[in-house]
Amino acid sequence: MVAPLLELQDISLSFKGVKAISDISFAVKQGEICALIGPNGAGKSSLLNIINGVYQPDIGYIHFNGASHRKMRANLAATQGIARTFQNIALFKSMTVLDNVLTGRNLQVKSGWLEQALRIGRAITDESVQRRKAEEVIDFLRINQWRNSIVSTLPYGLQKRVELARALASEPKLLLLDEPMAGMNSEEKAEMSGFILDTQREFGTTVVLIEHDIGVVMELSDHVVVLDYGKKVGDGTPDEVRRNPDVIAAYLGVKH
Ligand SMILES: Nc1ncnc2c1ncn2[C@@H]1O[C@H](COP(=O)(O)OP(=O)(O)OP(=O)(O)O)[C@@H](O)[C@H]1O
Repeated sequence: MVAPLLELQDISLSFKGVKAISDISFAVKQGEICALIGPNGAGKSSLLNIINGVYQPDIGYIHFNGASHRKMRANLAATQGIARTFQNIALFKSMTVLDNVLTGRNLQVKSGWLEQALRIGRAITDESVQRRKAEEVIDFLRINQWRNSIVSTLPYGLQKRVELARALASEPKLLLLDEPMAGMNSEEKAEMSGFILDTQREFGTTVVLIEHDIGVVMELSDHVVVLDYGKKVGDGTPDEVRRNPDVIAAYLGVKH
């Protein structure tokens, strides 16, 4: 039995008295790919924001990697190994691919600002270690040929891959992906799915992702959690969820 890496317990969240998430509990096992699905406004992004400490739930607990948190904080989530990509790509668009990926290594930097400014002490080894790690991720996601390109000049699908690279550069235990395949054609979606699976296999990374394309979700995920109006209406393997009448009623019949 694989222990959960992440467990949400009785999580509720409201915005100005309006409930966005109601009493949600589920567990994500170490090393699995878990998809959060549900209609627009179901609470999926809010839940990711709770996991990585951008939003604090009104009630409930977040258990992560053996520690329990009444509220997660964004900096704590990052130092504990939770990385995130966004629905609207959040890269430094005027910087190169390599420099963007290097920002994913910031938390691993050991030297202080003075050492870095003067390029002395730990700063010298630090820089080469961070650069090597960034280059490894760039190789892994096969974006080598664009490593010196300015991000804004790249097509959308590639920018999505660079954002994944930056998240992976932090060597996360848990990777949160908010619609990693949004706006992609089927070929690009298959490629991105392949990279997510490779990440799971190669590094054992646990993944929680939001995706609207049910075909992709069913192929890619080990576990699917279904939300509707802030409530959990399904939780199981892709096959279990596919057969769940509540899920069919809430989601699978709804066209996005
Ligand atoms: N910062 C906020 N302030 C006020 N209301 C918010 C905020 N963030 C989310 N909401 C509301 O909470 C509910 C859930 O939104 P959320 O973005 O989490 O849904 P979602 O399932 O991710 O939707 P989508 O698939 O469209 O991205 C919605 O009613 C939304 O309007």
